[in-house]
Amino acid sequence: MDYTIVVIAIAIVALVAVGGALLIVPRRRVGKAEQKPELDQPEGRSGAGATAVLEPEETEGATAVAEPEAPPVPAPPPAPEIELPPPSAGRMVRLRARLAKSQNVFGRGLLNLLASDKLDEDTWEEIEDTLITADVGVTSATQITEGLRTRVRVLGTRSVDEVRALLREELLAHINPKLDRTVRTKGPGERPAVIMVVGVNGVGKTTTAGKLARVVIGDGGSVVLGAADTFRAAAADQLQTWGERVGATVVRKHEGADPASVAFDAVSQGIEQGADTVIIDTAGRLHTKTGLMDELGKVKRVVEKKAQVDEVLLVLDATTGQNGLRQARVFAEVVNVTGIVLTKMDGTAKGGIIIQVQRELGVPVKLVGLGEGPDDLAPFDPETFVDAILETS
Ligand SMILES: Nc1nc2c(ncn2[C@@H]2O[C@H](COP(=O)(O)OP(=O)(O)OP(=O)(O)O)[C@@H](O)[C@H]2O)c(=O)[nH]1
Repeated sequence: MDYTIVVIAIAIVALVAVGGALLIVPRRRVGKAEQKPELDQPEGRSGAGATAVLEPEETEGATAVAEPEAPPVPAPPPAPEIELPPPSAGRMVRLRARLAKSQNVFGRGLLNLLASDKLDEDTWEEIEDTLITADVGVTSATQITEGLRTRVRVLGTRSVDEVRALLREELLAHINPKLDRTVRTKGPGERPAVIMVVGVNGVGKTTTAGKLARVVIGDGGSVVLGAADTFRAAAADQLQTWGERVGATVVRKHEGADPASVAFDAVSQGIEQGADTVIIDTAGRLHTKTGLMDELGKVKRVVEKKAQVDEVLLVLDATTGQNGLRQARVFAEVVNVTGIVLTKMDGTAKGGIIIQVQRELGVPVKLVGLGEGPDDLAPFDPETFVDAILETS
């Protein structure tokens, strides 16, 4: 009997143990299932765990797709090719044909009049008018006409060659070949020469700054360009392109930055890197806007805290005639203009402006622009200029 009771007790204990085990296992399974959504939740900031969980599911697909599509390593952009521009010497002779073409009406008109059978009062008046039309200016036109008249009278005969020689001499005398037209591209001692390029809008300042950099580099110098035209971002871009082509350093800042600070930094950079020339392009400004003209004066003063400004080149558009002259007078008052650049001489027969502007300002024309090409800026040579005017073929 006792033995039976013991067996029954053992059986009950065994049943209870098996039942408990069955109950616990499903509960654990439920526990894991409950945890899974937690792991699938979107990755938080500390989502290392989440990433680790998502990885096995996504990695397979991602690896399969990513491998063949691995982005090709982009080839480094080709280094811009640095050009070596031609030297300045002989440029005007090279561009003489262009000058002869644009000044043809002026020169041929004068020669035809001087070679006419009867040199009466009317013809002399016509000669004077032709000179005035070519922007020589009234005073110079009268003087040139009177000079010719006297010499023709004294000479008596008038062959075509004689007439041409007389006219050549008169024009040359008024252009004054003795004026110093050197553009100072080398500073004294160690420091670079500092050149400011100024003028009204659209006359060709930025283009001139870029072309001048090519002239200096073509002659063996090194250049820093300062993009102090901060009104137009495009002007700085334009200058940068000019600089990159010839390996000149370009100093620029954001649009609207203080132009004086850009100019100052450009000069500092020029000194630091031992450049020969610093060329500062300034924003176009109407000579009638006092505030803007004052700003130009400030740019110059600020630069001069660092180094003396060796050249202030006033850029004038040769096609604008008298208006260009008015601009020149105001600019000369605000900044000490040391040289004139006459641009777009290829597009006008009014080459006489050279005589007038020099006479009015007492400042020499140092450079002439004869086209839109990068090397179409030439040191002005009076003799080549007059010969081009009087070329008849
Ligand atoms: N035909 C000809 N065009 C020229 C000459 N010089 C400059 N130009 C053109 O004149 C236009 C104006 O030149 P820019 O250098 O932008 O003038 P800018 O004075 O800097 O202009 P702003 O910054 O707006 O004041 C450009 O289309 C130049 O290519 C030249 O000697 N001959």
